[in-house]
Amino acid sequence: MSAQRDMKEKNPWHTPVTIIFSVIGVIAIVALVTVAVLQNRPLPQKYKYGIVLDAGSSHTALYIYEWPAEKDNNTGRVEQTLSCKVDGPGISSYASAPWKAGKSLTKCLEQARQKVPVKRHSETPLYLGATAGMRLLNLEDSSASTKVFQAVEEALQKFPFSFQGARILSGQEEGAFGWVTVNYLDDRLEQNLQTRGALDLGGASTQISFVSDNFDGSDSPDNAVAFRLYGNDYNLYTHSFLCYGKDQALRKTLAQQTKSGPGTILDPCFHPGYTETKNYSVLYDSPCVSDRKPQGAPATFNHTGKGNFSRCQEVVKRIFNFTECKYSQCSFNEVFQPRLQGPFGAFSAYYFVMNFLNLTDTSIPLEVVTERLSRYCATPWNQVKEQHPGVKLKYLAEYCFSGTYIVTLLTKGYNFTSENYPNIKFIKKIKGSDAGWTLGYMLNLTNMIPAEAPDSPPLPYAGYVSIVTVIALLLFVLFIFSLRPLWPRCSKHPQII
Ligand SMILES: Nc1nc2c(ncn2[C@@H]2O[C@H](COP(=O)(O)OP(=O)(O)OP(=O)(O)O)[C@@H](O)[C@H]2O)c(=O)[nH]1
Repeated sequence: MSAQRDMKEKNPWHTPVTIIFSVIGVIAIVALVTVAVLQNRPLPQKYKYGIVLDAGSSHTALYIYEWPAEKDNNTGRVEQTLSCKVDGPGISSYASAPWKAGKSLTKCLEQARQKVPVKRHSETPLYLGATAGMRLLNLEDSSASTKVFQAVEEALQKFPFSFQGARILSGQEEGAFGWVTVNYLDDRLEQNLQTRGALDLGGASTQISFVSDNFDGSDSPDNAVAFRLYGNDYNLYTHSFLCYGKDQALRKTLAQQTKSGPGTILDPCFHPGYTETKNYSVLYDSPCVSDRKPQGAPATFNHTGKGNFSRCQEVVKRIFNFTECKYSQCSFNEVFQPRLQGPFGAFSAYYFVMNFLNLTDTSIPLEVVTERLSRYCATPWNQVKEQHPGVKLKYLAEYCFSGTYIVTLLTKGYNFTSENYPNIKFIKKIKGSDAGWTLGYMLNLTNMIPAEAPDSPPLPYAGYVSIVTVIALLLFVLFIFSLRPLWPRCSKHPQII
């Protein structure tokens, strides 16, 4: 009994001072790590918002973007959080009743009002950009276009957002902002990776935009857009072909076949068995074709499908002018185009059509694409309808034409070949955001892409916490070792001094 007491007294590990020091040391280290972790923990995320309305020729769509409130100019952080398709046609179709254009937008704006937190409403910018439909209306009847804009602005100002105006985008802007969107979402800009060209097929216009080593803008300044983004310079080639969107191209193709105003057109671009009575006045009601309206034609014509891909391609080719080019090289209609370079993203109608036709895989050789299209076009209309009961008839009737148009535009128009066709990727969304000009437009107007690369913090949060933890543990181990002289000696039998 007395030996045991003696052992306790002589064993320094059991001295109250040592025990107190050890406990304080452990508490101090745990407290240090806890404070470091808590202090540097990311705060619950607060978001900012931006709203863009894409007033296209065929329809209007509203997009809401969000990004962390404290990190306005960090890349890859702006994301689409809602998209809303406006019911009805594009705003340019309301020329005869402009107020309806404004009214058509309210349902989607109500959705936006619900989505954006109330306290952010007044600071959320709201933009409306109109594309080729309004470009055409403006050419045709500028006062009607002004009235449509007035009605639209009136409707938008009734919402609690910070309305920044409604305007027509130039074709160049539409192409360039589409390119910015694709490359921003792909993180290619901040990381200075090879950029992806952008191919956008709308209803009334189509855009091609890409960076090419042999283009510095000197050949054709109208096609050049210079950007400095994250410290890198880009000389972008971009061109927008008005009237070469898929709906206007269809009108042009039909116009080719109705030059003499026949009562019936046997159209190779529609399925055999397809037959509809159409109005000449409706077909020619567009500046893209109005100058070709046949004189003395009957009021209507019978549009009858023949379903022949190669004959369809022949008719489609006739809407392009491939013969004249005053530059070293052209795409079509005397428009300069540098050598194609790098990967491409093809979106909007390129995606809708190729996805329907099961042709988004560009490793499928072009000859096979052609064979499949030939078979599809030759399929009787009744069979096509039976096979796709849920598809809107207007879209369904046009996929043979649209597929043929896309292949012709890419290969004959832009000069894609079997070698570089696989460089095209048909895309709808990238990381949850739709590919299109709207995101690039908002990033530009809100100055969210800096010209120079932003400074990044020396350590990410996880790295910081790990380092603090490791150093604390190391200190603790050193502290324990520093008490070594006081450690009890290890032996099987307690040593009694
Ligand atoms: N098959 C199919 N086609 C669609 C769909 N949505 C739009 N389209 C068609 O695809 C074409 C392009 O649509 P958008 O990209 O919205 O073009 P837009 O903005 O109206 O036209 P632009 O003003 O020329 O830019 C139009 O002919 C539309 O009718 C869809 O969900 N499926």
